[in-house]
Amino acid sequence: MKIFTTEDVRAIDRRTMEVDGIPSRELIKRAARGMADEIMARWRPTRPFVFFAGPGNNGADALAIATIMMGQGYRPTVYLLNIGGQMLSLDCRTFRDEMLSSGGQVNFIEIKDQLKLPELTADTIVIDGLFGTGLREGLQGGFQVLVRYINESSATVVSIDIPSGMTGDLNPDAINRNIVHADLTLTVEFPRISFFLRDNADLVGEWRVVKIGLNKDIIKSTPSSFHIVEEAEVRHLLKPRSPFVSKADLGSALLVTGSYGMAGAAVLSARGALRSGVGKVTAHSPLCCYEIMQSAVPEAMFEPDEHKLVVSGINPRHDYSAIGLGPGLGTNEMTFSALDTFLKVHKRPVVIDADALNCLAARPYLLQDLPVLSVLTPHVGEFDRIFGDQPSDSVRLMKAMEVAHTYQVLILLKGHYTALVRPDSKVYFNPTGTPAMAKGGSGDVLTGLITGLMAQGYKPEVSALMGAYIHGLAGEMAEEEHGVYGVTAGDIAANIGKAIQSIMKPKNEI
Ligand SMILES: NC(=O)C1=CN([C@@H]2O[C@H](COP(=O)(O)OP(=O)(O)OC[C@H]3O[C@@H](n4cnc5c(N)ncnc54)[C@H](O)[C@@H]3O)[C@@H](O)[C@H]2O)[C@@H](O)CC1
Ligand SMILES: [K+]
Repeated sequence: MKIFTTEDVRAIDRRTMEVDGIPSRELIKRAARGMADEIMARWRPTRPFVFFAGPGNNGADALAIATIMMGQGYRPTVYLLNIGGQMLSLDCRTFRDEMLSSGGQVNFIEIKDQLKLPELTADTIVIDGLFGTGLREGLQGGFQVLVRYINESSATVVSIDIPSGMTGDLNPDAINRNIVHADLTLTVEFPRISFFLRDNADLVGEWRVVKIGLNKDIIKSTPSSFHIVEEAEVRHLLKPRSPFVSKADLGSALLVTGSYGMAGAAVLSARGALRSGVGKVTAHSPLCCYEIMQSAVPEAMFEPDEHKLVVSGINPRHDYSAIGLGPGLGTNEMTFSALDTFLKVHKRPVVIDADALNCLAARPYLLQDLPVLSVLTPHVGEFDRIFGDQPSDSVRLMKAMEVAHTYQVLILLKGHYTALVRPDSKVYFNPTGTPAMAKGGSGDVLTGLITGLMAQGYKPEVSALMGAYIHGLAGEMAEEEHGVYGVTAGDIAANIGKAIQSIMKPKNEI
């Protein structure tokens, strides 16, 4: 599913009104209906509600919501910003008047004076309809004072469309103190790009999308660089199995992995690969991993390195259909030199994780040698070690878009919403996963899984996208069995097969 920049959302709004002949106030009514339902489903009329409405259509949304709730027995207190001489938008005036004629009362906050602000208690539900997509720059002066007052209160805060002061886009300059910190954000039609960045998690809180029926053809024809991966998309990509298939048709994956004390990474990456559906899995590891691998994952073959404790040379003995490098390799100079030599001669896309990423950080000239369309799977720390410290998630994602293009590689930036960044600068946010997966070894499983998918002939960008989705879903399934504290990386690997099956054959399908 595509998601859009603020500018695009505004354009889709505008074009829907033109093409479908829907007046702006009708769209606001639809938004208000959906949002009022969400709010009333959560809180009873006995709770004190304080609405802050701004001068634009975000304020109009808030006023329309308050009017609907009044009709259902709620008694909201409504404050409208009175910005010296500045006009309210036409819709803001319309919904203010509608509220007044329904018997409501509007209080004013003079933003230029010493602010007189209402008491907000722990019981209060604040509805933040100050600013939405019409915000031009960061909030200042009296607006800042109001926002900080809301943030410092112990009230529960619901933001309309986006937390006031925030943009929906990648925004390197955002100052969080000047943005409302919402517990719940009710956003119109699409989640915004900024919702998928960890930095903004405390600003957005839980988010829900309220549909207002924007024109589907206009949405379809509006290009976007940003997407959320959906299950139907992954289902469509997964190839069905022919009854006549043999293991020779299903590829052969090589994992360069493990060192003394980190044989577990070799085990876990091999398990991830084995559950991917690949025909054969081989581990290239130092001799010290031999017995461990043969007993822990007997299904995988073992290609011993000449060195006992670390990988010292990567000369694959067979023509493997995909190679993944990194889990548990350690940072020994011998291993880095082996990776260095290998990356200079190997020309097919590879998967690069963990210590292979650390090798890129130590020897940045290797970035130029990476096979085109290789998949790099860094978490935030690994990314910054290679590409320099990034001040925020917005800047990091922008940097990932830049380097994916420069080096023509795929970057799978791991986090709560893992982002796949492609060389064409398209970004795919992955929605699956759970905090239960924040464990050592889960990345090793992902590397094995992606390598296994690539070995079966899935393109690198497809393998990375499907791998992240399946891995997250397997983690969710593991959490059902073991709980958020108890999941291990091995549990994630063990659930990969079930996750793939549930994507291919959803329960509600006959
Ligand atoms: N058709 C529509 O117009 C729809 C509008 N919707 C709502 O309307 C919102 C957008 O409405 P608007 O375009 O009126 O914009 P906003 O209501 O977000 O803000 C516009 C107002 O804020 C002022 N402003 C902008 N930046 C400021 C700053 N830094 N400091 C102080 N004042 C500032 C502007 O002068 C203007 O008065 C959406 O976020 C959404 O909530 C939705 O209900 C869907 C349909
Ligand atoms: K808002």
